[in-house]
Amino acid sequence: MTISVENPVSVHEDFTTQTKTEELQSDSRIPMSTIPSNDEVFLAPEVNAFGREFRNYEDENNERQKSVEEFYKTQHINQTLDFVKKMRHDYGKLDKMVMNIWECCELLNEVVDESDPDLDEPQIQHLLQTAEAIRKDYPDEDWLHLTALIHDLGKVLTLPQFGGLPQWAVVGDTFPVGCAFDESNIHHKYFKENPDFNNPTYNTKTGIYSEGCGLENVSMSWGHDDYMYMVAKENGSTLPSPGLFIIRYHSFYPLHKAGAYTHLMNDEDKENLKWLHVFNKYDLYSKSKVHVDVEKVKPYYMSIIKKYFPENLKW
Ligand SMILES: O[C@H]1[C@H](O)[C@@H](O)[C@H](O)[C@@H](O)[C@H]1O
Ligand SMILES: [Fe+2]
Ligand SMILES: [Fe+2]
Repeated sequence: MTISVENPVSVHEDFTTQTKTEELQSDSRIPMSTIPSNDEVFLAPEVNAFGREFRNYEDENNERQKSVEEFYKTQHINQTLDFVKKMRHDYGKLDKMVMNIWECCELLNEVVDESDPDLDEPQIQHLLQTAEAIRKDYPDEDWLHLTALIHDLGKVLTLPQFGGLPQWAVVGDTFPVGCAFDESNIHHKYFKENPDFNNPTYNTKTGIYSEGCGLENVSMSWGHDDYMYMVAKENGSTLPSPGLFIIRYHSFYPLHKAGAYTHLMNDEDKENLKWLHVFNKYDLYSKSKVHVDVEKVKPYYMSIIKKYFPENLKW
């Protein structure tokens, strides 16, 4: 299958200030009659569901601020290269469960993400909100709708059936291990207590890697991204490369938001990153208290799951 990835970002340069409608309106070549009305496009809100700025990790007035910071402290101390290797090895066996994608979506009803200052809704709502938002603006890219639907399914790792991992080993932003922790990581100060921080093999800019080696060869902190990537890949999903890349790196904010660690990317990563930039707008700004009617949208998602995944998957 061929997907056009030619500069998907060029029409979406500044996600926070420009909506798709405004972009279209400013393009004089498009007749007004073909411009969709506002409910057909996704309008990114300026504030989150609590009336606050998105991704503000320093907001003293946010009652979730303290617990989110505590979360990052534990995450930064414990995510070492050794830990990541062990997790990839253990979970790479995919011997926890056999189930289909939709069953996994339903399991997420039980999961609330402690690292997220912008959302305290069950994760199944976040999946559907993201997918429905991206579907409005990219109606023909069904692979992108499905990518959105499944991107956070790896959060099932917190459930007892999956070993009940602590939240710090499942959620939150991700970062490479085995090289220096970039300053752009939120609450960077807590890395000082990570055993890898003072290891001279691991604490240089490239560490154990080399320039342009490709993210594929970089060990990322362990969590829901890498796990879901493994599940999709090992079960033979036919999702295109940008879809798998989005699943694997959507929490890598130091790269896709701050532009850090780009020296580790290869050419394919650079192409795929364009789609991750597109995706991030919907992942972040669709978080809302307004619930999607699960039963109403289920038939559509079932049809695209069938297109890109086998009926049953090993988890
Ligand atoms: O708190 C959030 C949440 O855990 C998301 O699922 C993850 O993708 C983000 O990177 C993180 O900031
Ligand atoms: Fe995520
Ligand atoms: Fe998400």
